[in-house]
Amino acid sequence: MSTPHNAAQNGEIAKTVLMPGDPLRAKYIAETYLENPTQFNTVRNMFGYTGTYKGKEVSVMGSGMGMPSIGIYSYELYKNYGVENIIRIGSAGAYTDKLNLFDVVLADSAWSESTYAYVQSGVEGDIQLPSKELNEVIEAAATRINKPVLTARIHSSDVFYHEDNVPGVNEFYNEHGCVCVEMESYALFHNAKVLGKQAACILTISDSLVTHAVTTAEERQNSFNGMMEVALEAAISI
Ligand SMILES: O=P(O)(O)O[C@H]1O[C@H](CO)[C@@H](O)[C@H]1O
Ligand SMILES: O=c1cc[nH]c(=O)[nH]1
Repeated sequence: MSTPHNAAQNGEIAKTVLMPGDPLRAKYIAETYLENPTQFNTVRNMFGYTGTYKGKEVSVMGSGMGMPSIGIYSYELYKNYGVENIIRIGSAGAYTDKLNLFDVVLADSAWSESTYAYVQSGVEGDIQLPSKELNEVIEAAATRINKPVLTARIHSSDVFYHEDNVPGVNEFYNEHGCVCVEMESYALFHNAKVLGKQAACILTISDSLVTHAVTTAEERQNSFNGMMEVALEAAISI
């Protein structure tokens, strides 16, 4: 029972899936943290793996970049594969100098100018919410393994490269209360809600739109270990 985008067969994907945007981050997590990982998807190089972490089954799969992409993969995971929980683990650009590179943010809401929810199911509004229950599990996991997370509102943007004549950091931070920007959570939270499932998002600050500090592409793929460990610890406690 594969889909046009996922070659997995029934039963090959765990109830909880960690979803980085980058499929190579999924590969890194599978190879670094999972016991006995098996690969269930290579279609479009959107790698997906299932293994165990501390003895409990968990999957990890790339989502691609942007809401159309995570919209497809998360919808299929929930609807076709019986997945119950998706924890996005992404990179984000800081909108405040209070956030430093490698700080970890847990989204308590995603603000967006995106039309994703409206086009998908006629839902209006610029905010989508994660699962409260999943967020509590994640916060408890972070405390247990002593990895601090900041719980805050994030911006889910449809655009990575902006011209100067459109709203920027100041408007998103001061008017909408978003501490950082990424590109998928608004759609993920919406899909979870319409399908009666759970979603959350943990982000590592990869760059700052205020100080212009940046991490390298390699660091974004391979070194966001704090966030990965919090997500794995949460996945096995759900
Ligand atoms: O690192 P990932 O999870 O891909 O997340 C962020 O990085 C990408 C942009 O560089 C977008 O997908 C954004 O949401
Ligand atoms: O969407 C994103 C992700 C990381 N950094 C950004 O500036 N934007």
